[in-house]
Amino acid sequence: MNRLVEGEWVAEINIETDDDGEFERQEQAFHDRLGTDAHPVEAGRYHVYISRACPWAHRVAMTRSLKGLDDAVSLSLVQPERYDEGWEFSDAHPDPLYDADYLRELYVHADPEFTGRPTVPVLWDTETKTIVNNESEEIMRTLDVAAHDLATRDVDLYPEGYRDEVDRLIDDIYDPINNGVYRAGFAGSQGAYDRAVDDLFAALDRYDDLLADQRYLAGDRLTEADLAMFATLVRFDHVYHTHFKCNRRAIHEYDHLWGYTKDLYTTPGIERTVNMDHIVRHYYVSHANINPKRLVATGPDVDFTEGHDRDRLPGGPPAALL
Ligand SMILES: N[C@@H](CCC(=O)N[C@@H](CS)C(=O)NCC(=O)O)C(=O)O
Repeated sequence: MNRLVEGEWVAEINIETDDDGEFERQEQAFHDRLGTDAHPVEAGRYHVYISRACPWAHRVAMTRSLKGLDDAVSLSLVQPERYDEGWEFSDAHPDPLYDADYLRELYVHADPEFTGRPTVPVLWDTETKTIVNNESEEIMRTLDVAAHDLATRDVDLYPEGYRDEVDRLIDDIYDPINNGVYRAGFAGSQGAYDRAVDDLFAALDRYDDLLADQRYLAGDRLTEADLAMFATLVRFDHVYHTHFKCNRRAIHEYDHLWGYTKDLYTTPGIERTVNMDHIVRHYYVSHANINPKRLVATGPDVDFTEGHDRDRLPGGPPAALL
C-alpha cells in the first residue's frame, strides 16, 4: 500500500501489521470540529468527501442523511476502486471543489508535509481550504451536535441521558467488530487472524443477545452507536464474510442482529446511503494483497427490505423521520 511521506507519494509494502502480524490502523491527523473560531457553523461552507464503500465514511453519510443536512453540508464520492495512486476522482465521481485527480492532493493542500495514507471520510472547510477532521467518529459527532442548528429534521443521535452509554458502546464495538473485521482480513499471521475472529464472533454473539430485548444498542433510541454498528453489519455478508474470512457465521443467520440490520436499513434516510455495488467492487478489487486476481465473489442473496419483527420492542425511529 502506498502513502504520503512529507507530502510525497511513495510506494510502501505491508506497512500495516506489527511483528505479530496484528493489523495496526493508523492514527488520524486532523481533529478539529465545527463551532470553533476557525470553523464556525455555516450552511454551505463544509463539504464531505466519502466513499460509499467505506464503513467509516458511511457513519458520516448516515448522520447527514438522517438529520437532513444535505443542503447545508455538501458531499461527493471518490471512485470506489482504490489502486496504487490511492483514492481517485473520476469522470463518474469528480472532485466538485478543485477538480483534483486524487484525494491525496487535498491532504497535501491541507498539510504540505503530510505523512500517512489519505483516507475517507474527510470533512473539508471551503473557506479556509483545509481539512477540519478525518476521523469518522468525530465527524459524525460534530455534524450531529455542533451542526445541529443546520439540520432540517429534529433528529438527535446523541441524546441527553444516553450520552455516556453511546460513548461506551462506540468504544466497545470498535476493536472487536468495526475494526475486528479488518484485524481478521488484514492479519499477517494465523495467530493474529484467530484472535481477531474469536474476538469478533464473541462480540457479535454478545450483541445478538442484547438485541433480543431492546430495539437499539442504547435501548429505545436510535443513536450514533447504531450507525457505527450498522456500517459494519450491512457489509458483513457481502464482503467481510468471504473477503475478510469472517465466515463462522453470516449476519443473516443471527436471530436478532439480522432483524436489527433490516430495521436500520429500512429506517427512512438510511437505504439511500447504502451502495452495495460500490461496497463489493471496492473491497474485492482494491485489496490485491489478499485477493491478487481481484475476482469479485457473487452472492449472497439476502434482502435487507424483507420484513422484521423489531416493532415488538419499545422505541422506534425518531418521529421526524416518519
Ligand atoms: N479511523 C478512520 C479510518 C478511515 C479509513 O481507514 N478509511 C479507509 C476506507 S474504509 C481508507 O480511506 N483507507 C485508505 C488507505 O488505507 O489507504 C476513520 O474512522 O475515519
